[in-house]
Amino acid sequence: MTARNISQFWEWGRKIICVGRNYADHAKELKNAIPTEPILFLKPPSAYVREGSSILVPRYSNNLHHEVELGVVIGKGGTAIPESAAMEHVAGYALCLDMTARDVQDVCKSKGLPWTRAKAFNTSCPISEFIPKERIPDPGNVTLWLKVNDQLRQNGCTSQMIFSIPYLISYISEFITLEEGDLILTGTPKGVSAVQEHDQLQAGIQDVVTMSFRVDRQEK
Ligand SMILES: O=C([O-])CC(=O)C(=O)O
Ligand SMILES: [Mg+2]
Repeated sequence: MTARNISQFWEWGRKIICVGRNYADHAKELKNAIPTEPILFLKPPSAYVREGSSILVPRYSNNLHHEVELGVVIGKGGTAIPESAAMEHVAGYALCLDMTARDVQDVCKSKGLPWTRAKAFNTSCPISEFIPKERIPDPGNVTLWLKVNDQLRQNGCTSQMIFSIPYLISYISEFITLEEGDLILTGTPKGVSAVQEHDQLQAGIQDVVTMSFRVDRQEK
């Protein structure tokens, strides 16, 4: 077996665990209640898309939204990880987009159904390069931004998260064993909006990383 490198974690087929409504200003803009416990959902590893490939609007959606998020890459697995030890399990970070078919999610929400078709489709998880832990010494205080065709749409700070990264690692690992190469998407700040075919998205974590993606429509 060839040695695996965490800097290519997206090739490992590991879990993508997403946190919803972790910023009060985003919960409010979609008229959702502020959660008192983390809201979680999953994306499959087939959702990953890397720079150079396009984000595809699913055939069944006419309202695809961007959500810029800080991703936490697990470096050491564990079950029931105490909050005090949580950061020892982090290998690094990635800038991520939680692409969301908002029209499909709205229908799911109104029927009380899971969000899988709205959140887990192919290319629903664009990611940056791997960012080693040392390059973000305080992940609880970094700025995330996103532009659509050079217009700033999202600009938030991870200090606004309702549930901190250590708390999330501890909470999730209580009932889902975390493995090396898993990714946790920590939720999006306000400013989510629709993207169209041919749009150019650019996103960044302050001066640490930037990434660009083009939007295309899934072919008929
Ligand atoms: O779809 C939503 O609004 C929930 C979510 O993923 C987030 O808050 O990041
Ligand atoms: Mg999200």
